[in-house]
Amino acid sequence: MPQLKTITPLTTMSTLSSVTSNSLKHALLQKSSSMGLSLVLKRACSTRVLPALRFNDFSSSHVYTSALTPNLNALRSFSSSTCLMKRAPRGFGKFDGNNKDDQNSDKEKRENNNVEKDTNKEENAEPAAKTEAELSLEEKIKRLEEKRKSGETKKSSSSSTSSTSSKQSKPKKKEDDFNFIEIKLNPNYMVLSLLVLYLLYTLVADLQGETTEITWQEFKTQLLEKGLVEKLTVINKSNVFISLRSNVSDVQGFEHKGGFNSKVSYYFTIGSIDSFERRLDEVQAANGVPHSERVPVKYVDRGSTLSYLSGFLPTILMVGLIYWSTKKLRSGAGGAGGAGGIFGTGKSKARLFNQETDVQVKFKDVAGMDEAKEEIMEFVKFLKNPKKYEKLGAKIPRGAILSGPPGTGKTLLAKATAGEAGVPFLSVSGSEFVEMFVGVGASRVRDLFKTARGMAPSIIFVDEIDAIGKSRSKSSRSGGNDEREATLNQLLVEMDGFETSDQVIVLAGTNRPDILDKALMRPGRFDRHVTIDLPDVEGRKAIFEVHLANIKLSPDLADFQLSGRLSALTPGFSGADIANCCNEAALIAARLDSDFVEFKHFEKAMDRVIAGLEKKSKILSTEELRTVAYHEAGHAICGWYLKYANPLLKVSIIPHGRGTLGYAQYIPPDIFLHSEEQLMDQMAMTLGGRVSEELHFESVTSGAGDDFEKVTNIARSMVTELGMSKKIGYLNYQTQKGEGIVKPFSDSTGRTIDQEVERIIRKAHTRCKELLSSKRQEIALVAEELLSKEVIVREDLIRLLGPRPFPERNDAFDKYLSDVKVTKDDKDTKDVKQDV
Ligand SMILES: Nc1ncnc2c1ncn2[C@@H]1O[C@H](COP(=O)(O)OP(=O)(O)OP(=O)(O)O)[C@@H](O)[C@H]1O
Repeated sequence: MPQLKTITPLTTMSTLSSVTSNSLKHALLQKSSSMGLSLVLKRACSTRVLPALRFNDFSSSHVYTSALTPNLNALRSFSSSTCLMKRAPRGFGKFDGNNKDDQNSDKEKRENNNVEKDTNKEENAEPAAKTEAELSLEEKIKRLEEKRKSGETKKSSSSSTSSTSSKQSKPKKKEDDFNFIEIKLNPNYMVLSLLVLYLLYTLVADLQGETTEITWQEFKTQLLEKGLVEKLTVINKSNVFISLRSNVSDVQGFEHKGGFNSKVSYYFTIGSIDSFERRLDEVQAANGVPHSERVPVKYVDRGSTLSYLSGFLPTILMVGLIYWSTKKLRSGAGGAGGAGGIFGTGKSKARLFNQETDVQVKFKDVAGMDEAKEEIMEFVKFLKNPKKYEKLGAKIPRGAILSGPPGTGKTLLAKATAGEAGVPFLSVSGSEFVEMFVGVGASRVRDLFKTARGMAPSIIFVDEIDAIGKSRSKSSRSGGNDEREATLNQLLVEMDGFETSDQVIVLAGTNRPDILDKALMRPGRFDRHVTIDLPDVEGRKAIFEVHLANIKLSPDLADFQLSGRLSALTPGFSGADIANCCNEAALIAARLDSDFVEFKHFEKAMDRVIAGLEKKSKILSTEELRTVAYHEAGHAICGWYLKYANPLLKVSIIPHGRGTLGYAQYIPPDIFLHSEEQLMDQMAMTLGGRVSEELHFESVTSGAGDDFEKVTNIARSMVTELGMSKKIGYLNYQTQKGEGIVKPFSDSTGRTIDQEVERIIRKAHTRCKELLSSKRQEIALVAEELLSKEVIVREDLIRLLGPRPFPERNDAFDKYLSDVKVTKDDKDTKDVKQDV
């Protein structure tokens, strides 16, 4: 809609800012309605900042103002009305004065009315020059402006208000201010305006053409029988338009109400063509009109121009859209170095972290992983002092892949690298390169590197790089993905392409380094491969220390070795789990209106991180609770009395989220080599739950499904990978990861593998059954304790069963948990001396 462009804020017109927006809105809305511009003005008024108005771009309005010519007076009255309100001495929308000046308002109105009168006088004074309609818009506006000026001159001479005199003292500035009418001739707008006007015209003509309906009787008696009809046009088989003879104006006697008018076209409606033709023939025959002279009838099918055009509208829109998107795509994704693309898809979605504001992370915030930090430190040194390396001819590695399980701090390490080096950090996820449009991924890679080079020295961090960096050969086997490959190729090119002097370092994080393309990993691209494992107990302690620093701890925990104790209690936790655990503890403390975070809050938080939210609504029946208790007691007893099994840390039979009816936490030893005996013990312990059920109940339950999966996996690995089956021997029948289900062995070998797996599991089962049969009493003790307390910890087992008959293999466990105060819940606090 071209009108929308006619009012735009003009910041240079500071004078208008003195007008309160409400009064302005009011004035605009009132007056604009008379101009048919309410939409425009509402829009202008709705903008919060409305420092000024200007009617510009009359190129587009040039055409339609001619249609609005009768409204010029309204335009003028709009202007003068706003003047009345705000004492605007000149021009449309230009206001001056102060609306606080209410006392003077009547006076002002009078003055302005005088101005109006003067204006009208002057208008009348020069009729000879040109009529109002003949004036061009510019001339009208100019004239109006002159009138306003003369009005102001009069007003200022008669008025002694200071504001007026101050205006007079700065005539030059005001002259400059009058710049809010601009006339630009934009051919596009002109064509568009013409088109719109034409459409409007045809619509109006269609709808409002001056036609009058008459009856058949009137037609017959007053026109047809008098021979006044030249021809008839039947439109759309329903309306008959009458064309009268040219000399018809001389004929008197047409008595249609409203009288005869040669400018009006008359028509009547018919029921059907057949009856119309018949009756027409009958009348003419009755009047003796020979066949050759009878009134000709023409048949026309006509829809309105608008409905005719609307049929084409979807096609036009479609073609337009295709044309536009093709143009955009060509200028964007496909273009060299192109960014943008359709809807800006070719632009990299990387988030920029500014070193001064956002990247506040330093190496000290990254706990543990000292080796990884050391590897990465070299990049920082290079970015800080590149000359030192270049001088000796050394080329700095282009990038490093940080691999490891989720939440181990890969992103954090990359951020800390940027924080230490004090350079911009561009972070993007591998999946953000992937889009439904072809070529967009590659375009985004180009854009990312272009941006990074623009702000070099800088660091790019691509998280989850496996989304684009997956090995090409492997993916092509499963159908391939050209778009992803194109993105990867572009990444390879960009990494190869930039010079060491570019000082752009690429770090990438992944959980699956094994599936990455070899080309990515070769020297010259990601030269360094930094593996970040789950933290060990000391690593966890260090991470806890980082996160505990922000938490308001209870003073009782001062010499509690809190971080060490928590680290011993959280085997298998990643850095993210630890951060989450500390945060959860603080949240729990806040929920319980505690002033400090205490150890019991951490215990609850650990439960929550491990097993999910406690489900108070999930109530098990007594029988189910007994089954769960004896199941868990079976595991616990095995863990206690089997030398290589993991001793129990905590077991709970409170249902938690994630579908668990209870959970048990065991302490894994810090060992890196597993003997056959250890694996057999672990399997026996895993089967302990089911065996206990077998021994204590008539029927077994579905609760051991997860245990069987673990046992099967261990046994299968022993047979197919670890050479622990004499029948299979020293062969590796492991199914390749990421290859789908491909069995690298014959059917008969497969049968032998199955037999061996079964044999090993049976052996573990027998071992477990023998043990638990001899420990029925202990199982009952533990199970009943569990039933009464719902949660038991290691110290309870020591109390019930005595110390474990084997030395602990987990040093940290001895170090942090051997002599400490244990709290299990709010009421139950006791000192437990562990004697290992
Ligand atoms: N070593 C650590 N020291 C301190 N905090 C850590 C450490 N490792 C992880 N964290 C915490 O865990 C959060 C998540 O870590 P981060 O996002 O770096 O993990 P990630 O390895 O990149 O995970 P993903 O592979 O899922 O992307 C960090 O914001 C931080 O609070």
